Amino acid sequence: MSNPVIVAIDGPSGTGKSSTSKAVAAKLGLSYLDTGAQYRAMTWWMLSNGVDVNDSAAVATAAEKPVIVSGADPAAPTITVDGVDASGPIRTQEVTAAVSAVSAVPEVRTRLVGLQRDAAAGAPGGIVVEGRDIGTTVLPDATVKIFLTASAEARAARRGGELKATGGAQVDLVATREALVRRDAADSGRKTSPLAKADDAIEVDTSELTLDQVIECVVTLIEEKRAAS
Ligand SMILES: Nc1ncnc2c1ncn2[C@@H]1O[C@H](COP(=O)(O)OP(=O)(O)OP(=O)(O)O)[C@@H](O)[C@H]1O
Ligand SMILES: Nc1ccn([C@@H]2O[C@H](COP(=O)(O)O)[C@@H](O)[C@H]2O)c(=O)n1
Repeated sequence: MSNPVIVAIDGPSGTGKSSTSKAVAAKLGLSYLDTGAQYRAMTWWMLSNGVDVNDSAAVATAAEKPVIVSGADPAAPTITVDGVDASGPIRTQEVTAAVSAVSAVPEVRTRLVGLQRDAAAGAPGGIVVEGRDIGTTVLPDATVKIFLTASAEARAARRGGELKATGGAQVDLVATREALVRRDAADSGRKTSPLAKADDAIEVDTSELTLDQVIECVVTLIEEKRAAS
C-alpha cells in the first residue's frame, strides 16, 4: 500500500491557504487541518481567562491548559476549546490583533506542534495541513510542500470582498492592507519557527489566479508527485 499523502500549505495571511486547502482535501478525499485556527483558539482562551497576551511568561505558563480539539473534515472543519465551539469567537478582531504575540511564545508552539503532528499521524488516508511553518518545522517530510503568495493589494481586496459579503461595513482597504502586512512582519520576524518558505516548497503566486485555478494547480502538483513516487 502507498504511504498516505501529506500536503503542507504555508504562506502569509490572505493568500488563499484555507480556501485552497479545504477544496484540495475535499477533492482528493484527504483530511484537513487549519493550524491558524489552533493558534487563534489558544489566543481566545488567553483573552477569555485574563492572561496578558503581551506577557510571554504568563502565556507560556498557561499554554498547557486549554483543551483544543480540531475536526478534520474539510467540508465542515470544527474547533472546540474546553468543549466549547470556538469557530466564531476565534475570528474576532480582538483575537486577530493578539494572535501573533501568542503564537511567538515557544511553549505555545511546542504544545500546538504536538497536536498538529498527532493529527497528521492519525489521518491514515492523508491530510492537508495549512499554516506558516508546516513545511519548515511541523512536517518537514511532507510529500508535497506549497507556499502560496499574493500581493498585499490583492489580499486586502479579497478580505474587503469577504467582509462585504458577510454584511460588514465598507472596508478601508488601506487599513486592511496595513494590518495584513503588520501581521506578516510579526509572524516572519519571530525567533521560533517563523513564517517561511521551505527550501523544497513550490511557490505559487495567486495574485492573478482565480481560486479555482489555484485549486487546480495544487491538485496537479500533488498528482504529479504521487505519480512519480
Ligand atoms: N485566488 C483567489 N482569488 C480571489 N479570491 C481568493 C483567492 N483565494 C482566496 N480568495 C479569497 O480570499 C479570502 C482569504 O482567503 P483564505 O481565508 O483562504 O486565505 P488564508 O491564506 O487562509 O488567510 P489567513 O491566513 O488570514 O487565514 C477569502 O475570502 C477567499 O475566498
Ligand atoms: N502554523 C501557524 C499558523 C498560524 N500561526 C499564527 O496564527 C495566526 C492566525 O493564522 P490564520 O491562518 O488564521 O490567519 C497567524 O497570524 C500566526 O500568528 C502560526 O504562527 N503558525
